[in-house]
Amino acid sequence: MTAPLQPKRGATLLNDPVLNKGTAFSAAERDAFGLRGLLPPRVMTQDEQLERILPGVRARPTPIDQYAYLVALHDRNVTLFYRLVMDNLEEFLPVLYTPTVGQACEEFGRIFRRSRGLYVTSEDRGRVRDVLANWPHDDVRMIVVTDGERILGLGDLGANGMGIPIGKLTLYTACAGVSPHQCLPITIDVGTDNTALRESAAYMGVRDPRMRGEEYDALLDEFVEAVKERFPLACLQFEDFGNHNAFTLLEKWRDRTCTFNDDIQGTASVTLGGLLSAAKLTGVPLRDMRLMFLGAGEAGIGIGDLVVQEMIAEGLTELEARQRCWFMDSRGLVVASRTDLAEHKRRFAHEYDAVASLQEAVEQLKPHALIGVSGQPGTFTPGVLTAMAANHPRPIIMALSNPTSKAECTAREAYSATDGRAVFASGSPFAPVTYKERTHVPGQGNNAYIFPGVGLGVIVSESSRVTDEMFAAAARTLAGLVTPEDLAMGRIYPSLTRIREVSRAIAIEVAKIAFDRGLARTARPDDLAAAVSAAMYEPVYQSLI
Ligand SMILES: O=C([O-])CC(=O)C(=O)O
Ligand SMILES: [Mg+2]
Repeated sequence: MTAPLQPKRGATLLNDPVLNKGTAFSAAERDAFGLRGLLPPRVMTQDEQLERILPGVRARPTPIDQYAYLVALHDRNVTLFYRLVMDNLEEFLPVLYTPTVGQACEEFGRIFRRSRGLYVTSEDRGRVRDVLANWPHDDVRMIVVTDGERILGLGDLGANGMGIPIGKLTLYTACAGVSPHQCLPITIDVGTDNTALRESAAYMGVRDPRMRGEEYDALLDEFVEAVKERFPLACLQFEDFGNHNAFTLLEKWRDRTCTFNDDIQGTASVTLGGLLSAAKLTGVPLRDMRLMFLGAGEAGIGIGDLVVQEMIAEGLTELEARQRCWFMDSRGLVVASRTDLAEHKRRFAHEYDAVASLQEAVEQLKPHALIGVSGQPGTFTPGVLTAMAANHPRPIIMALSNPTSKAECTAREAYSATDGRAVFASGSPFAPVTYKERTHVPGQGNNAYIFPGVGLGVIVSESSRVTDEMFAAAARTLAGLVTPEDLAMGRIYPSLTRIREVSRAIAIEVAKIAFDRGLARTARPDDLAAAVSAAMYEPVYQSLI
């Protein structure tokens, strides 16, 4: 037997959140590593630790207090943190992710204790690779990066946006089993145009207005190149960038490195998955649906593009498919005669008269599905919802803006304005609604069903690219896992309790595509499903001796 490769001892070992087991260090480990006396005497199992801790978390008075408690647990014992979260996903996803993560970003300065992730700033031009060199782990496989300009539907939160990459990567581990040490959250802090935040005492970011234009582009180029060099196998996920930069960066890099934009492509995939399973409820296949989007930004256009691809796969021409997708933005219906349209909207601008209000547009165009990606709460008014219900027996209503406070309507509003006929889903969770003695369970149409599995598939295959074909496959896989029982409750997504199974199934399909298309940088395993399972992290303590 060789001696254990475990150099840390005593208090240093207890202070390492990855190695620390707290009271679960065995008697032998306590002897071997100088822990005797440094811990309460009783050796506890992980289950006993959970039993001790859970009531404490649940007793926190508000979700944001629970968030802070869980962050503190993560800071001292990563394994126990993931055990607790993974065993209670439905309960803690809304705390670590939307909606509470939005509040955590807004209050980042108050909650902050121990720093996590990397900050690259406008001051780092010319030395980004030195910043990346400081990261202590070399085998990074999943990076989530934000510049904080459009955090959920909350707008510009500058460096406080770091809560989002941290939250997303927590889901990579909890939902798909990507190892925590392979995950790296990054914030590119180029200042913020949120002046109130910038001038507040608690703000920890760069106190300048946002850097834009050529300087910004040069910093981002340097950043992506430095990532490729330092972490050659990593997948780079762009998250919560402003519209212009999100589209530009995706176009620039999608064919040159392993990257995707979650707000464009992940949201597209989860929405397509929802529409495919909604088709089973309404009896109208996707190719026959007319879709109305409120909001023509990253999410809206991303969904439109993926839906068009899928409609083509179902037999339509590209022109026919585009004609089925209609967009409203803040200035009205997106039509060809408008001269104010950003590039990404033009491919969906149809020959049609100007229409100013959503309700009028719904009355005239009679969409089967109404998709809210506007960040504007309350915009699915009772009038809009009633108009949807007048045209179709089962109108599809998706209020996808996050967090909950930005949803275009609530679940109850959707069910009550449509006499319980709506097929409703939302980006952030809503509790079941009982309307006229029937309980409806809303589905959560959140990209959390997609990105963890896609990332795992990319990691296992060491894919060099993330492709739209992968997101289409992820959507079909997701829809395929929705059960008749889910549909009977009105839910067009599988239960969140099955998210590991969902992520695993998506990972297998994504990896298959990587191998089939020659994108993989590793040998194809004989049993791909087994390889994916074997790659999934389990939060169990490893014996140190
Ligand atoms: O984070 C979420 O819940 C979904 C998402 O990407 C966004 O809203 O920007
Ligand atoms: Mg996002």
